[in-house]
Amino acid sequence: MSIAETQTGPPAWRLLLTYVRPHRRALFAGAVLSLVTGATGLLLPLVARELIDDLAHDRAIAGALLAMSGLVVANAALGAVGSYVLARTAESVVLGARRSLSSYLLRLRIAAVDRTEPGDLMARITSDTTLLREVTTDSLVGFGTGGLTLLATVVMMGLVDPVLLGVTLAVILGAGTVLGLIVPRISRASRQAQDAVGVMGAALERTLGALRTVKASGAEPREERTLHEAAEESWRQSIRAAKWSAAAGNTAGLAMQIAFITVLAVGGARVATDAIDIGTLVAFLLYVFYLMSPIQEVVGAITRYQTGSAALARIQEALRLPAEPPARPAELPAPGVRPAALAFRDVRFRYADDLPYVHHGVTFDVPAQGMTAFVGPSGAGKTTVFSLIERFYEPESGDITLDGRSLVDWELAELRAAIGYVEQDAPVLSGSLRDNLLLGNAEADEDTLAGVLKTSRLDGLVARLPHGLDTLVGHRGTKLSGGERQRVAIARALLRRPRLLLLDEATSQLDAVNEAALRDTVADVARTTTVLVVAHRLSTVTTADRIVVMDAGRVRAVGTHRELVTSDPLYAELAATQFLATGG
Ligand SMILES: Nc1ncnc2c1ncn2[C@@H]1O[C@H](COP(=O)(O)OP(=O)(O)OP(=O)(O)O)[C@@H](O)[C@H]1O
Repeated sequence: MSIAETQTGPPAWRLLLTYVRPHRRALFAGAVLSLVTGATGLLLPLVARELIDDLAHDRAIAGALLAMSGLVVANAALGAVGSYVLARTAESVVLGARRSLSSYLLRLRIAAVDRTEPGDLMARITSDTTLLREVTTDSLVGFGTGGLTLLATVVMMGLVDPVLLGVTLAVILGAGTVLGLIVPRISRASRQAQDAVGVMGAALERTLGALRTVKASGAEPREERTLHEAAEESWRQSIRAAKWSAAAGNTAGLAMQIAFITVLAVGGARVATDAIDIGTLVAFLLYVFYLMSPIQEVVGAITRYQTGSAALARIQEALRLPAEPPARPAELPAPGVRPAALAFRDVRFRYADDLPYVHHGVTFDVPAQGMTAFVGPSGAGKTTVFSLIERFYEPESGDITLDGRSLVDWELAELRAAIGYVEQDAPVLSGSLRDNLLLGNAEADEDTLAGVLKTSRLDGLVARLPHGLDTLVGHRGTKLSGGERQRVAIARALLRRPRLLLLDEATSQLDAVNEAALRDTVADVARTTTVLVVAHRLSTVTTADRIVVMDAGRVRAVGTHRELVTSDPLYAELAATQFLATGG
């Protein structure tokens, strides 16, 4: 299932209001300022009429000139303040959307992340939220203030001459009908343009995430093509949206020109028949002129709203992905706290309804303390055991207990605080070595840190590095060797003082010295905590207190290395081939 296929939600304008509600006061202030700016503009024609009247009757025009100058200055000053307040509010709306979206994405269930492209999610946080800026000020406020100014101008026109108003409205109605046909096309094209930006984000993430492999495979031209195709699709759709937006803007402009000419013709005839005087016609024409700006504003608001609502829909789709409930961070276990006991009872699990079962009734017990190794052929479901313990996924049936308490009865944060997890590919995040080590326990003091660096054999590396712990490790830790990354991941997990340590052993080799050191470290840790290892080395299984042999989603034997070598043919074969092959 792609993210775009999730069910539809409330209409865009309702969503927009939820983002705007926290800033309603500032938005209201900005709207009032815009209105007052509009009102100062509206008074100008009336003063102009006075001025013409004064001239016609040989009266002094200084007063009218002064009033006009005052209105022009007030118009400019209020307009500037109003624009600033609105732009600031729009930025605050974007900030709010980015904060809520990024918080939500951090809580996404792993199963939901499996189904989405991180690059697309990134585009939703960066590019789509940016589009909210326009929709807030230009669209919402533009629609409100433009609409009100439009209404006020129409009322004033009605007061000046209802006949000419009728002529103007007839022209505007015709333009409105044309606009009604154009607007949905802008909406569709905008949505497709933003989707293409998402596709491009996903393609970029895929390429940059494996740039070494792409280069080594000579796949640059193909990756380039994919990126260019996505960029071109976004361009094509944006051009389509721009074409329809331009058509909408020009329709409004054209309508105003037609109105101007028609009013001039009809008004001229009315002046000729003495139905109105020349001052009234000039005032009315000035109003037609003033109508231009709010009409452009409303049409612009409607067209931009189409782009904004497309972005809002994409943001909302991300916010509908399944997520874990919000939780406060839990305390890490106190030093010396007792190790955890774990049990799987007839656990059945598959990654999705349309995928085969990975666990077909897995049952085993792990008592508190000591080391338990999981072995089995590739794809047997060993790593999945760890994913279920961390509750990255929920089993379909059966029960998993920690300290006799079902995992579902644990607060998620409390459960994870009890566990240290070292993934097979030992991810290291960009930033400093210290940032990476303290990721799971930001409060660890320098002594504890030094102790863990020693046990994980990182002290030598830190001493060698020019900036020690503050050395930057590069994107995904590319400045570290594979073995160093593994040791960083182990040190990070140990700093959490876990009651249960999950160690997915890397299949790649460490050098003999470091491997022996790490084995001693893990054996040491197993004396005070419960350690589960997905084992790929003979040296690991021979030191384990018990070994769980898994095959095709089932536990087929449990015992020590000595027992299993004689009692379980699969284990004997693995011990003789796979483990030895990986350097045990
Ligand atoms: N996120 C996922 N979505 C769908 N299927 C998955 C996912 N992760 C693993 N699988 C599938 O589940 C099965 C078990 O995977 P698992 O990683 O638990 O095996 P493993 O025993 O740890 O293998 P290895 O020793 O090769 O690491 C595999 O067939 C794998 O393709």
